Amino acid sequence: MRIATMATGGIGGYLAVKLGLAGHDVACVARGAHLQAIRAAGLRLDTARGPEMFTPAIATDAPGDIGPVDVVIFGVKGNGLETAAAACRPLIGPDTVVVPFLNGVEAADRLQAILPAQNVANGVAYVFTTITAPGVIGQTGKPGMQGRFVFGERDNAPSPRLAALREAIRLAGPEAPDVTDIDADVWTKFVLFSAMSGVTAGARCRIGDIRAHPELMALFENVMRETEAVARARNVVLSPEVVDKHLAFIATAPADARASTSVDLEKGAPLETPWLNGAVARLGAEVGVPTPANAAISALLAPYVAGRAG
Ligand SMILES: NC(=O)C1=CN([C@@H]2O[C@H](COP(=O)(O)OP(=O)(O)OC[C@H]3O[C@@H](n4cnc5c(N)ncnc54)[C@H](OP(=O)(O)O)[C@@H]3O)[C@@H](O)[C@H]2O)C=CC1
Ligand SMILES: CC(C)(CO)C(=O)C(=O)O
Repeated sequence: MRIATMATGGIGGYLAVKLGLAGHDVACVARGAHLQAIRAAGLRLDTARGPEMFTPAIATDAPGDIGPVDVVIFGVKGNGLETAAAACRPLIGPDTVVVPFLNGVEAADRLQAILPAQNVANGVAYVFTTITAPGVIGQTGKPGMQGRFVFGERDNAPSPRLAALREAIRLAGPEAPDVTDIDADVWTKFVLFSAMSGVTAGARCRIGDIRAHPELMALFENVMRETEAVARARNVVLSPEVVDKHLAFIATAPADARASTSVDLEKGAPLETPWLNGAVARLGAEVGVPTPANAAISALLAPYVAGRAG
């Protein structure tokens, strides 16, 4: 399978190494010092079991060097989506599928405003990876822990091209479950992530702090319930127990866990909040669902969205 990663950070870099080592033809789009390091020494994935090395045949900041591929693994931060999508055009042939793994629920719509609808799928990722040094992706988690990648066509139609990607990912090691309703899957993570992102960044804290402070736990649950209400008002079919399942997960999650938004805030990197708590407030307003907790978090983080340590 011919695959391009647009781009090759936490998500793209992880899947590039896994799929490249499984024998697929993976080309990597990257830029700056990260690109130079990949060209010089390949891409390294650091896991709790040790490093995995993959050297792509093509690593470039010009997707035209790659040309049309079967699959584009689309993983950039929310603020880079439009530029990266436009840059993707040379990767797209008639049957190419672009699979976004951004947090939030708007990536596929935003992609479809730039790329042909027939080329855009939808997806959601469960993994904890980041660029730890130029050319290096670090994965946090227990030894042997694999990422989980959930994706489907936007209309949930059976899809040979996504079945092939699913099989490729499974054989490479990560999980890629069958999907019947991709919107439900994307929103299910969003219910949890709106709270995890908003509260760990907004309160500059970890999951252990949230568990230790009933008022933070109440805020966490409120944020989830608002996001759930917005999803239901938009006709997304969520499990009736979605919030309870997420609360059960939070009850046993590692005390030092936090969302990438909190890490970005600490580093002074741009925040994805406009597409997270900001999106809950915006999408809620469209359907008349009040979202005061999400709106307040979005306002509190607004000074940091463009990138300012806090
Ligand atoms: N990593 C994770 O564990 C998870 C991430 N997600 C979500 O996935 C999305 C991607 O996250 P992640 O992979 O961690 O992000 P990263 O910041 O690690 O990777 C994105 C990479 O894309 C590069 N980039 C952006 N635009 C371009 C461009 N036009 N041309 C070339 N390179 C470009 C960035 O370069 P530069 O640094 O120069 O901007 C960066 O290296 C986010 O929405 C995130 O919330 C979801 C689940 C888990
Ligand atoms: C919570 C986590 C690690 C789950 O994959 C995530 O999506 C993020 O922090 O960006």
